[in-house]
Amino acid sequence: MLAAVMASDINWDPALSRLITTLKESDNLSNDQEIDFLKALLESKELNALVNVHTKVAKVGRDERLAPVLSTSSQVLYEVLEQLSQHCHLSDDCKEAFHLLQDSHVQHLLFAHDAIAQKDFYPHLPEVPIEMDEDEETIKIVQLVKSNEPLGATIKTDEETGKIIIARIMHGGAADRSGLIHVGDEVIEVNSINVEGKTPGDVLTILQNSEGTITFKLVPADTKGAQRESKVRVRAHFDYNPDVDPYIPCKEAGLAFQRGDVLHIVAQDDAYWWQARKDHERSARAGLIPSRALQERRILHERTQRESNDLDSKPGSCASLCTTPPGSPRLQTSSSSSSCRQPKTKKIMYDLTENDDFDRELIATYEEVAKLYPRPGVYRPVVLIGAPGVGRNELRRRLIARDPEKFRSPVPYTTRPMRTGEVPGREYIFVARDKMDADIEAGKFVEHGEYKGHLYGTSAESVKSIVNAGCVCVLSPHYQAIKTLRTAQLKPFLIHIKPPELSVLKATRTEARAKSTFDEANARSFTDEEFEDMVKSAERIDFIYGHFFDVDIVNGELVNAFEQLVQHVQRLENEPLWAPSMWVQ
Ligand SMILES: Nc1ncnc2c1ncn2[C@@H]1O[C@H](COP(=O)(O)OP(=O)(O)OP(=O)(O)O)[C@@H](O)[C@H]1O
Repeated sequence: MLAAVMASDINWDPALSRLITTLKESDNLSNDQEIDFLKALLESKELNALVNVHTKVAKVGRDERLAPVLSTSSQVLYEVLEQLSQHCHLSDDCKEAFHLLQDSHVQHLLFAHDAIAQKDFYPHLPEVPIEMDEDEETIKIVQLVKSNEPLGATIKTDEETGKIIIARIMHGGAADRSGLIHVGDEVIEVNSINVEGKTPGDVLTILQNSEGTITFKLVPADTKGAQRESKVRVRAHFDYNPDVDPYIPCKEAGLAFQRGDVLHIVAQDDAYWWQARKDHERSARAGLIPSRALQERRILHERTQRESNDLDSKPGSCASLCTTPPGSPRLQTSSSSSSCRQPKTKKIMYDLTENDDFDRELIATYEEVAKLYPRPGVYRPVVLIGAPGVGRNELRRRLIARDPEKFRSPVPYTTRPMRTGEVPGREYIFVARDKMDADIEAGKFVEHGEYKGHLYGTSAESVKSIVNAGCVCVLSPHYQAIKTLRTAQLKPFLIHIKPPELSVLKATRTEARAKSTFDEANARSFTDEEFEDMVKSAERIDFIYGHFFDVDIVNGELVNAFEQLVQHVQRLENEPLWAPSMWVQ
């Protein structure tokens, strides 16, 4: 009798009891050692306890009141931190909440919550080495209720077998949330219609014509495609519109974005199509975007095509000048070009043989980013970049005048002789030519140039000493300095000071009786040509370096532009902001 064998003080699982009874009945059929082993295992208290736990957990899991409200609570945490950080100065409660939520225990608790909510707890068991009958297939029937929301899955024809299979499951979409459909599952029937020999387009038509509950008959894939969302965030360096992309496997599944958008990459398992959502749209279904590799190939392909077109249409023209897309400002390296003119009165001149084309040659696709939290008393340098004459020095001067104790600019180095009335270290730090040449060679200057035979420059060390003194270092270098400034050591906040449209540019400068920075004596107004050059130059800077800027400020009305600058500087001090992930480690 079963009760005689099994301990009576234990609450035996009914399914286990049934199994043991069945085994006992088969006793007379076989005395196999394996059956004895199985019996001992099934009668063990440990297994029974485990099964009981499983039954209880499964019962709790079915209770809808306990379903997770969302599976991305750690993302919410970051957003709350972001909000709180802006108000820390307002109340001690805010400050306390901010510090509490930064605690690694709280953060790991939420990570664990998300892992459970995303069902990332199933054990990954090795394949059972059972010889299966080749013809035997497990079929699963999946029923989903059709709503306005897309299914969030794409299908394709398997190249080898010609069968319709699930190609992708979009993270957070209806199919993903159901947990019933996986990548690689073979579709046999949709609403009792056999899809054998049909194209993905045919299947789509069946789905579109279906109402209410849709029933799929599927052969499960060997491996489950469900994967935990990655935490990678990238800043896009190009615009993307799936509607005009001829290569995307499913336009409806695409995600449109613009240069500068921060994207949460939730899956990178496909070599060509990543799944992503805009960072602030955390509950949205993920969409398809080109992977880095695909986008790089595409850019290279477009360049090659343009180059060959240009060579075809203009025999003898230089291929390296054809790297800009049609309609983009043409990069010029000739010093006689009006749009490349450098200010005549500037102390720091740049070597124009250093070709801007080179910078754009780098293929800008995605840059991995992470939130850089402000550190009390340590401020990131504020760097104002812009077309010559646009007003970056004016804005820098105003910021320093607002609080000279807090905002400071480094004293430049020069090899020119000191003039009467000058004090070493006040106007300039005077150094010997040999020394400055060697330091430039050693990469110690964030910017440098030559004017009338003398070197001028700003050293990285001066920037660092301002930062270490707890001040905000404000710089307004030539735009080519971006390359040397944008490092993990300096972590600059780059602002593009842009001119407003031409008519506003002329009107504001004329009204303010602004003096042209192209005039050696700084005595006359800007000419129309100089205004036009400013606009063209700004477009060129945007084209070459646009993806590096944290923000843009249009310098139309000076008061407004300055107000924006002050606001950005305040955000920099109080808010976590996206920065290259390398800077955050
Ligand atoms: N928004 C504005 N409205 C009116 N005048 C302005 C505005 N911004 C700047 N200016 C004036 O334009 C002139 C040039 O500005 P500024 O010296 O700041 O240019 P810059 O960008 O530093 O150029 P450069 O690199 O050639 O020195 C100055 O006389 C300045 O007062």
